[in-house]
Amino acid sequence: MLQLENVWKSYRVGALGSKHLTAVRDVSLQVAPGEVLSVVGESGSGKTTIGKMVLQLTSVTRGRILLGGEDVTARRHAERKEYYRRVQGVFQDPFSSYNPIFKADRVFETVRESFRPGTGAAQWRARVEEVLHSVRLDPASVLGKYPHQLSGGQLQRMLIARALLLDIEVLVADEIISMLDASTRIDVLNLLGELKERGLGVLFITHDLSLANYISERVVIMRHGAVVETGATAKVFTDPQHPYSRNLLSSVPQLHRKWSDDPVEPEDLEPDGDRDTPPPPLREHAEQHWVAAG
Ligand SMILES: Nc1ncnc2c1ncn2[C@@H]1O[C@H](COP(=O)(O)OP(=O)(O)OP(=O)(O)O)[C@@H](O)[C@H]1O
Repeated sequence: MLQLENVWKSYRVGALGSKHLTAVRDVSLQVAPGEVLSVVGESGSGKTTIGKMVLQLTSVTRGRILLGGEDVTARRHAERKEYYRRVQGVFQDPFSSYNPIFKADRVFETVRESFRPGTGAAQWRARVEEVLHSVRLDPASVLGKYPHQLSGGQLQRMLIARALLLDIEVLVADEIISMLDASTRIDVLNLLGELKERGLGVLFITHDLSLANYISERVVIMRHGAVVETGATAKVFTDPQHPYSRNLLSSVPQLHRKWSDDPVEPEDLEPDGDRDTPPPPLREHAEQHWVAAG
């Protein structure tokens, strides 16, 4: 189980870091084994920062992150390696994770060098082929190729395979399908569904509500760095209580709806207030459904 407890993040900004920007405000969430938790919200709401803190790519300003009940908030460098055996991330742009001058399967070799140096070449190759099959890739058609010879969907699935080589417990998936075409998207999404059935916990960061609805049992909706609504996806999406959630949901264009007949009219929302004050507490609206008060 991955847990965030009252996590805050402030970035230093301005000349010489003289000011700060509070990107994440008092966020608590959990990702259980075999569960996809979606974190949704507009651009700048703090979703990626949460993923980065979980992956220890940026520090936590206040609060705690726990994995399996153990506080992992500020791992020292030596301890991080052990952490990355258990938690890995995949990001939006698969191309940026590959060096174009190396064959794409070098991403697997770097895992062996860092985490399994004692594994022999033949044994490693067999393991790589096994995880490639598990992400529905034919090893013969991807191994030995350069990144430009592979599609975005293949590259993204190879990165998921790379994470799986370590038998991880938690995958942070940050907008991993937004750069893929529609048919490849559903393929990668279905793959996440299979992985969760096998016990992987997935923190699924997206601004696409339909993807969140498709893949996750629980959802967290963020605005201005704080959680405004959370709970069972079915409840939050069918009965949104916060004006921001309602706006987000009504802004999803439907196939049968035309702008010319029925344009979406968003509700007026409060402007961004003081980000340094604690956000309103979450109140239970119904079973498995919480909404920020005020
Ligand atoms: N390294 C950084 N230094 C300073 N400010 C940052 C840094 N990274 C992010 N921010 C700011 O923190 C806020 C939250 O950013 P974040 O990337 O977490 O949002 P997001 O919800 O993931 O947005 P998007 O959907 O556009 O990726 C934004 O105002 C952003 O400008």
